[in-house]
Amino acid sequence: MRKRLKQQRPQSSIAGRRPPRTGERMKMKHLLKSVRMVWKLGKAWLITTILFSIIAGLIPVTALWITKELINAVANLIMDQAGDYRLALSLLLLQFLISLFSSVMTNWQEYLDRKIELRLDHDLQQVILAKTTSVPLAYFDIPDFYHHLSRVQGNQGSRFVSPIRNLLNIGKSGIVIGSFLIYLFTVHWSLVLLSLVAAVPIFLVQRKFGNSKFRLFLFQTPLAREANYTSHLLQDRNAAKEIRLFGLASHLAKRWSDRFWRNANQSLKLLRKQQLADVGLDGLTALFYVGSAGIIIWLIRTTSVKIGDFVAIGQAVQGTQSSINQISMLSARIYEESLYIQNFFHFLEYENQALISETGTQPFPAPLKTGIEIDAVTFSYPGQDRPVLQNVSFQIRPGEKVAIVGENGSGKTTLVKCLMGLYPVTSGSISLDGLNIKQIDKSDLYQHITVIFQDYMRYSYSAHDNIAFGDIERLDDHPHVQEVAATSGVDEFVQKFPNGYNTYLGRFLQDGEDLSGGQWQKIALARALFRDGDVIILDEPTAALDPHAEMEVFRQFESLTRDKTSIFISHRMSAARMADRIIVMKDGQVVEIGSHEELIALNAEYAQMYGAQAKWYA
Ligand SMILES: Nc1ncnc2c1ncn2[C@@H]1O[C@H](COP(=O)(O)OP(=O)(O)OP(=O)(O)O)[C@@H](O)[C@H]1O
Repeated sequence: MRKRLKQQRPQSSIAGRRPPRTGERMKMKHLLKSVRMVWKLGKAWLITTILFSIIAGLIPVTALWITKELINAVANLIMDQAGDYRLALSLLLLQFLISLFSSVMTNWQEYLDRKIELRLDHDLQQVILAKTTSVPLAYFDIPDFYHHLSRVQGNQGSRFVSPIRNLLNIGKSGIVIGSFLIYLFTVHWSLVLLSLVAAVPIFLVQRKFGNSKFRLFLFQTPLAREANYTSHLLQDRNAAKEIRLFGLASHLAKRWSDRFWRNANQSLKLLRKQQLADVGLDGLTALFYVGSAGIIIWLIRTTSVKIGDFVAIGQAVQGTQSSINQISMLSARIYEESLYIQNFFHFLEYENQALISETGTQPFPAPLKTGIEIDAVTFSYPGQDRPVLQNVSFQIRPGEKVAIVGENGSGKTTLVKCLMGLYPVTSGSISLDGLNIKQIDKSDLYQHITVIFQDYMRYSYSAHDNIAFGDIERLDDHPHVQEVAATSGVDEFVQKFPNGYNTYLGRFLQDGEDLSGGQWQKIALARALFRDGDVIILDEPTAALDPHAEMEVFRQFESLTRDKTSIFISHRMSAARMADRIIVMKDGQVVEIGSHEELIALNAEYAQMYGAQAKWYA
């Protein structure tokens, strides 16, 4: 198994210590994919943004021309009191209108940006959720999968919109530069050359740091996840009790702080380097500006330049330089953003061949005629050599009640997971009426086999929802909810709540009702019964119940599942003896099978466990 997993590694190596060199072509491909997604969602946004960018690109040169004319007109007025006041006032009005128009355009654009970002946030999150809920369960045993998942959390909308906005901003800056350069060229060609040369080092430095930041982000993910997990523990309601009782708070806080600072220090180190480079670049830009100013002064000495023209030339040089800086910065940012977008698509494409279970197309053979056959099943968890199940074989007849017993870690729950097709078996086979479960359509399989695991979910929703989630197709079937609630002992306590079945359980979402462990277990039982499957599997269904409730549940369970095949895992031998047959597991193997009487007569593993428990009651 290990060998196979090692071979798979390149597919998911992005989470490794040394991230792969990401090809330019791949980045481009993913960037184009993101543009197509945005285009599909927001054609109007894209067209408006392109239009606004063109207009915004022409505004600076227009404003420059107005400023130049205005200064010249005012200078005329100063020198000649009888000058044209109306021209100066009209130019002033034009200047006012332009700044008002720019403000309207900027704010409108911001609103449109936010709108498309929210739509993308919603739709991309949907895509992420679809992926996380459809991957094989085994992926949740691989930390690498969580690393991928955590990297695509949050702000997807702005990450997708940003490169397009930045691309259009580059176009806008291009128009600004083009118009300024034409103006500067009419003054002197050297101003054009100087403005262009200044941009090269900025572009290279920005690009270098964009890449470094992304690589650091990949490298930091595992530590960041540990820090988040630890801080979540410190704020979690369920963890609060143990953390206080075991005095874990300061240790966990230290652990969180350590992970936090290890990552933070790496980020600061990179930031220091970047700031240093930025200072160098600022010096270089200032130097280029001084050079340009020198040329302007020289021009004033040799040609006749008006005061308005002087100001306009200065502004055009500065404007060109800052627009070129802007373009370098924006293209570096697009490069950085394309790496993040690539992350998103890597997550969607994430696959681990070793863990992909075949999904069948056959319907569940209901009702079962010959039963369930588990034949020489061996299984190891992903990435582990040790088999948890070894050569397990037995059959269950239709309608039979089977109990699986065995010490902790003997593989009982794992066997159920394999039986449900949640994990593909390493070797051997599991079949229903002779049909391998690999060939059965997963959703049909889940429709007919109901399982309540030991670590069943406690949904912080209403009591009704907690039961009806057993069969989402019948979510609104309240009479059926009440029916199973009555038989599983839930009705008894839910009726006492002020809002009855609409009462929220737990206090996470609303000021609901807290339930005891046993009450939660009854809710889980009701959920299993609500589904009305052909096979019911209960993993320790009565562990949290008091003896009276336990007997009650088993009596009801027996009558409710009379025509069904049922398997229950239990550590209570008193419960196990009610089964038609008992399967005893030890170290991942089946060591005994038989009825209670047969196994007692065998006087081996089961008899010992039974005797040990009976001794306590004697
Ligand atoms: N997701 C997992 N990844 C790796 N190993 C696992 C995983 N789940 C369980 N195991 C291991 O498999 C073995 C069997 O576990 P399993 O939960 O099947 O035992 P069990 O008989 O149901 O135990 P218990 O009676 O305590 O519930 C244990 O050694 C456990 O550590």
